[in-house]
Amino acid sequence: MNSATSQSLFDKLWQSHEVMSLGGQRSLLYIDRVFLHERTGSIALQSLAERKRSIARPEHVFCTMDHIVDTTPGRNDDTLMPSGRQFIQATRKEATNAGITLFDLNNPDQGIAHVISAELGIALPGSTLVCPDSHTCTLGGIGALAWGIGSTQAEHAMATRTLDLEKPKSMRITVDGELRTGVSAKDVILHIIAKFGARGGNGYAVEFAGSAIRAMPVEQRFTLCNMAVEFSAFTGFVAPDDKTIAWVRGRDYAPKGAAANDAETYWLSLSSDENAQFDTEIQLHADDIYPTVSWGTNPQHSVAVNSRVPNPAQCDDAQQRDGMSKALKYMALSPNQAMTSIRLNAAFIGSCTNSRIEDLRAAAKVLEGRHIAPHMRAVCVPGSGRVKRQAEAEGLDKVFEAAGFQWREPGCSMCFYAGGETFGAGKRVISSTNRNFEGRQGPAVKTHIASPVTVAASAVLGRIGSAEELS
Ligand SMILES: CC(C)[C@H](C(=O)O)[C@@H](O)C(=O)O
Ligand code: SF4
Repeated sequence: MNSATSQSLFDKLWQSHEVMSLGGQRSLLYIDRVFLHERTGSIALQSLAERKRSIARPEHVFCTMDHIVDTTPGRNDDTLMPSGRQFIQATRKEATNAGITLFDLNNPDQGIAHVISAELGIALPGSTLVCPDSHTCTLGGIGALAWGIGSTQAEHAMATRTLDLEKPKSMRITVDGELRTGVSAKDVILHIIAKFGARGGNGYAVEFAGSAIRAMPVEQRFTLCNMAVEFSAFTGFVAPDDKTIAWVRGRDYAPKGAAANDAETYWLSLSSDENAQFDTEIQLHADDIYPTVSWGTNPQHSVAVNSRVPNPAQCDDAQQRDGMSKALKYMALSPNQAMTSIRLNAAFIGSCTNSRIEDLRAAAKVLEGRHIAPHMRAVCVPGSGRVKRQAEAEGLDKVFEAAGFQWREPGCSMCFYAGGETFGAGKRVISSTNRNFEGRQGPAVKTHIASPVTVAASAVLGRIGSAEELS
């Protein structure tokens, strides 16, 4: 196949959903699934109802409660956010009236939108899924074309099953080689964002490829794609392979029987052709990636755990230098300070980035037979009811609790102050989440983002540190 006829995976996903060209790079795309959550979804549902527009295929629209909900055991509709209860109850009412599937608070499958849409087989390889939430790109981990939209677009998608869209440019990031022990997808994506900048992916759909990505379990590929939006990309994805097929097979909403065979054959055909052209190509070697943690107030502000806080004076770009100085001030850190000298107050394991079963297994492995430092508080929030039950069946909850972690009900929890859950003003937190902006985890909270393994190790050490230090 020559380069004139060869296509990238992104071209294939786009073309297979193109209803019509709208001229130039714009197309009307077919949307297979819409997913909503109580924070933004209720607004879209309410607006549709007010305008007396019905949902074209309610059986393909789903909603969960994740952002605002309380995650303490024994919870009800009350939340720490003053109007949270109203949001929850409005979502329940609108979802019921609209006839869509709702994963309500007491539903055993409730959980974070981007965790449950994959684990229930609602998102599928080669399919389009949109949700009014920026981390919808997570689902690219199984080769879905999934991206975050606004509430108005969500209304459009529900009413018409289509969205009009400008085709982004394409980028391929290839990571070859074998990742070092203790390095996982979270370190890879933090490394990429630190190296190429938080705006590095702006205007692109990013395919992650290469032997290091192929070797990753599917759950790590979700983590990788989850943070494509922190790279400012339109979305991120990994071509489906045998691991993807095995992961998706048999899930509740996935095709069954003969339909599953046909679907799997099609999914395996979804990869970039050998001579496919990309607007930008980046090549990385796995050897260059170490356990990574953020020091500042943007995921770009990340360095290897075993290195030092950077010195803004050594940065050539005036704007970046300014951002770095501001970040150091907010984070109360000094240039050149060893990352491992940073004392912590709390640790959080959860969020759509790192709250799946493999994340909890990896963290529990570090915590087994150990205890968090006496001055630390630590919380683990599984991403879904299913993850929670699976973890409990494996005794992981007991490992977390014996180590001094609280074990909670599924939700976004301390990833985002939306529901009011926080470790408290000014606390310094090591967190398996994806955003470290000022105030993200509550007023004046200082967030350091890292992998679940680094979070667990740091919780034990009471300061930033890698799992290697414990062995
Ligand atoms: C509330 C929601 C719209 C938001 C998002 O879009 O990502 C949230 O999930 C976040 O992580 O900041
Ligand atoms: S877990 Fe965090 S990043 Fe993910 S959807 Fe919830 S608030 Fe957003």
